[in-house]
Amino acid sequence: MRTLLPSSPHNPMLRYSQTPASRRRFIHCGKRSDSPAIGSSRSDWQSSCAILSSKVVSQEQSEKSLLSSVNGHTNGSASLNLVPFDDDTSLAPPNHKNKTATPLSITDLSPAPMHGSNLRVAYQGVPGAYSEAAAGKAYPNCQAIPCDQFEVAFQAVELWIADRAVLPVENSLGGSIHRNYDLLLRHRLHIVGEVQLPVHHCLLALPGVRKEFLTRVISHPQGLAQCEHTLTKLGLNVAREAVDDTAGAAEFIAANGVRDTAAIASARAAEIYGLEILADGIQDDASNVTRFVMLAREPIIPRTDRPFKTSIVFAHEKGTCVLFKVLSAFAFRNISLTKIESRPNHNVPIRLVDEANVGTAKHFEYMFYVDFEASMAEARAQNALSEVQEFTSFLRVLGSYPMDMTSWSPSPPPPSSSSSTFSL
Ligand SMILES: O=C(O)C(=O)C[C@]1(C(=O)O)C=C[C@@H](O)C=C1
Repeated sequence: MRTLLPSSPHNPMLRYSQTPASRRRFIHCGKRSDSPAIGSSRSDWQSSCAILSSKVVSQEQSEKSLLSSVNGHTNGSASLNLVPFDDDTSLAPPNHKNKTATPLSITDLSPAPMHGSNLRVAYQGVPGAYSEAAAGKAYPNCQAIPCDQFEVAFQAVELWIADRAVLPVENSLGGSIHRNYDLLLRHRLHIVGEVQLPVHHCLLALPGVRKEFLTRVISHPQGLAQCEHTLTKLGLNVAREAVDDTAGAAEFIAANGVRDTAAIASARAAEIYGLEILADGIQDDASNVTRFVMLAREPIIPRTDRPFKTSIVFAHEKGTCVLFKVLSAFAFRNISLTKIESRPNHNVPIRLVDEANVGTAKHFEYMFYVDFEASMAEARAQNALSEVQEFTSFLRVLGSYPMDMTSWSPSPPPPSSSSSTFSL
């Protein structure tokens, strides 16, 4: 995938420095276009890092954090932690912060508030990205923090630069966002909620550009996948190029004055970057929806008074052989599965099998991700997981969280080339 974003002066995103992975640090590239952008030279990045590090240190001091390094990464004199320790009283429920213990009350057991005032929420992309809209839906009035990569959003939460991350995991047309499944496993954040966002794509170009001028359409790979057929129906058989996010594609066109290229992005991106909407509602299906997960450093306490979903990941040395047994643990308890995903098991990608002198077979090894409709507070879910544990060599609960039950209406039907919705 081409990364167009770093060339733009407008990026206020958190991003990695281009140092080796072992020395990666966050940098923040200043505010949006209303403040001078910080350049992209190594020294600019390093000073940005220093500012960020010092902010984290002072935050830690004010919170009397007792944490040092986690996962083997220290940041010089700054001690950045990735997971909470037991003795960090700032993480404890309100009653726990007092030396004199008081009984837990019902408010301590409430799930994290759905309103997002004062919450810093990391998302991948630039302003105008669907992920930003999802962050706003998950945590209204939050302070959305753009990050240039999914991994940066994970780390922003781990390093206390953000309180939550909202990241896409699957789309009804484009399928799974595999990278985030891998990252869920690699990092130690918890899924604390989900949000489903109707995704309504537009075709954007510089003012005055006409369809005939276009030689290229750029977008996030999901954006391209979700509009594939409609683009063809519109006669746009031009090059299609993947970039980091939909709004970043719009920003690239605006910042570089590219007149032969259109972006697939949101109407809000058109507004932010001063582009014209050449076509509206170009997703291949009117009910195009992306599901995002909300991630936090701590899990929420599962409840039974509203519909919950639980996400797990598991593996077994015997690979797919156990899958049927695992799934039957849910079937016998009438627990519906809403999603199954398999990813390569990066620790053991291949298993060699010597089947009695017939030669050596190479089996691929997988991690299986399952979402099921039950709360971990329910006995049937707990029993199902005890059974699953017997069949698996690795099992982790990624989170038990309220299902997104908000109603939504699909976008208008996808266009045909003769549709009046289009101004191509
Ligand atoms: O590029 C964006 O605008 C994003 O927020 C990313 C993303 C994705 O990763 O799926 C989110 C929603 C849409 O499905 C298209 C792209």
